[in-house]
Amino acid sequence: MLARSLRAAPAARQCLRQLSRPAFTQQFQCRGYATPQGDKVAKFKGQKGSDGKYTVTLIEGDGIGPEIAQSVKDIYSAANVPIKWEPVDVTPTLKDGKTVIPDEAIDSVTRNYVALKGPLATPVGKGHVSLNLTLRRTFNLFANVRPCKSIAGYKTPYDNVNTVLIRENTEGEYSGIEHVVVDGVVQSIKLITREASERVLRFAFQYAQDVGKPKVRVVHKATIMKMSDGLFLNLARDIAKEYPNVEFDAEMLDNTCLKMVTDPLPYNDKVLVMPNLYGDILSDLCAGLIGGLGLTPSGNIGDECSIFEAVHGSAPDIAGKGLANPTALLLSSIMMLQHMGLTQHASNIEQAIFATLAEGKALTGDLGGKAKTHEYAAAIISKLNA
Ligand SMILES: NC(=O)C1=CN([C@@H]2O[C@H](COP(=O)(O)OP(=O)(O)OC[C@H]3O[C@@H](n4cnc5c(N)ncnc54)[C@H](O)[C@@H]3O)[C@@H](O)[C@H]2O)C=CC1
Ligand SMILES: O=C(O)CCC(=O)C(=O)O
Ligand SMILES: [Mg+2]
Repeated sequence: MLARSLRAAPAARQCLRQLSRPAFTQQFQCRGYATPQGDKVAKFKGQKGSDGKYTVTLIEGDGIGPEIAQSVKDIYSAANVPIKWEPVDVTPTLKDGKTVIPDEAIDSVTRNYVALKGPLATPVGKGHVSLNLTLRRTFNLFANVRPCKSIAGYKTPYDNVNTVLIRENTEGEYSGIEHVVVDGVVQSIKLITREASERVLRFAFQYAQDVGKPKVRVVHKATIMKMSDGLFLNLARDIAKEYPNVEFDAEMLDNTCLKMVTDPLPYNDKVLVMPNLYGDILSDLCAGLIGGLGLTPSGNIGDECSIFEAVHGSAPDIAGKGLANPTALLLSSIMMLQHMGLTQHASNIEQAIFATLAEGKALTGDLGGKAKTHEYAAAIISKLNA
C-alpha cells in the first residue's frame, strides 16, 4: 500500500503541473551592502511619481516587525529618502482551501516592483502555510541573496567575515508539497527542477562576476540526494562553462558548516549557492558568526519585483518591548536602495549605521548594549550627513 501511494503521489504531480515560471531573461543586479565594487546595471523598473518619490510597498510584519519598521521609517524620513511607503496588510485568507495573500498586497508589490518586508510568523505544525514562502513563490523571487559581513567595532570570535549566500528561493525542500501516505506515514517532497535551478545558478555566477568574488561554490548533499541535489550540482557544472572567468567548485553542506564555524575567512572570496533549506540554515549560522540575527539582511530577487527583508523572524521572545535591533531590516533596505539606484541615500544611511555600531554607545541588547530600538535609531539619525 505504501509503495502504491508513493507511486501515485498525486499532490506532487499536480504541483509539478502548476509550476510554470518565466525563463531567466535578465541579468539581475542586486547591489548588496557587502559588495562595494557594485555591479553595472540595476534592473529596477519602478518610476518616480509626480512628487519626485518612488512608492515602496511596506509589509511591517509580525512580532518585532512594526518596531523595526518604525526605525526604518524614522531614519528614511530624517535622511530625506525620496520614497513614499505604501503599507499593506498580508493577513492571509482561505480561498478554495488554499492560503492566499490579499489582492491589495499583491497589487501593491506588482505596481511598485519593490517591497520592504518585516518578518512574518508561521505557526508550527498546523495553521496557515508560510507567508514568507508564499510571497517568494507568488512573485517568482527565485534568488535569495544573503550577505553577512563583520561589523567594525563589534568583536566576535571571528574577524572580517564577508560571506554571500545565494539560496534557491521557490522550491526544494520548501515546495510545500506534503501529504499523509497512510496513517503514521507522511511524505514531504523535495522538488528540484532544471528551470529553477538553472535560473538561480546563472544568477549566482553573474552575481559573483559582477561583485568581484569570482568563485562560485555549490553547497549540496548529492551523495545522499543523488537525483535532486545531483541535478542541481550537474547543472552548476554545465553553467560554470558559460563563465570561464569564475572559478567553480562544490562542497557538502555538513563539511561547509564545520569549516565555516572553524574559520570563515576562506569563504570571503566565494559566492555560495545552494538549494532552499541549506540556504535557510546556513544563513542563520553565518549570522551567528558576526553577532546574531539582528545584523543580517537579505534580498529576494525576481525578474519583475524584489522584496527585501531581514534574515531573522518575528522574535516573539522580545516583541513589543523595544529591544529589537533594527539593523538587519535597515541593511536590507540599503540593499533595496542600491537595487533602486538610490546609491547616495544608501551610502548616507549605511555610514550612519556603521558609525553608530562602531561607536558602541547606543547598542541594542543583542549586541550587549542597553539602548532601546528607538534610541539606537535616534543615534543613527544624529550621524546622517546633512
Ligand atoms: N523571513 C521571515 O519572515 C522569517 C520568519 N520566521 C518566523 O519567525 C517566528 C519566530 O521564529 P524564531 O525561530 O524564534 O526565529 P527568530 O529569527 O524570530 O528569532 C531567533 C532569535 O534571534 C533573536 N532575534 C531575531 N531578530 C532579532 C533582532 N532584530 N534583534 C534582536 N534579536 C533578534 C530572537 O529574539 C530570538 O532569540 C516563527 O514564526 C518563524 O516562522 C523565521 C525566520 C524568518
Ligand atoms: O517562513 C518562515 O516561517 C521561515 C522562513 C525562514 O526561516 C527564512 O526565510 O529564512
Ligand atoms: Mg530562516
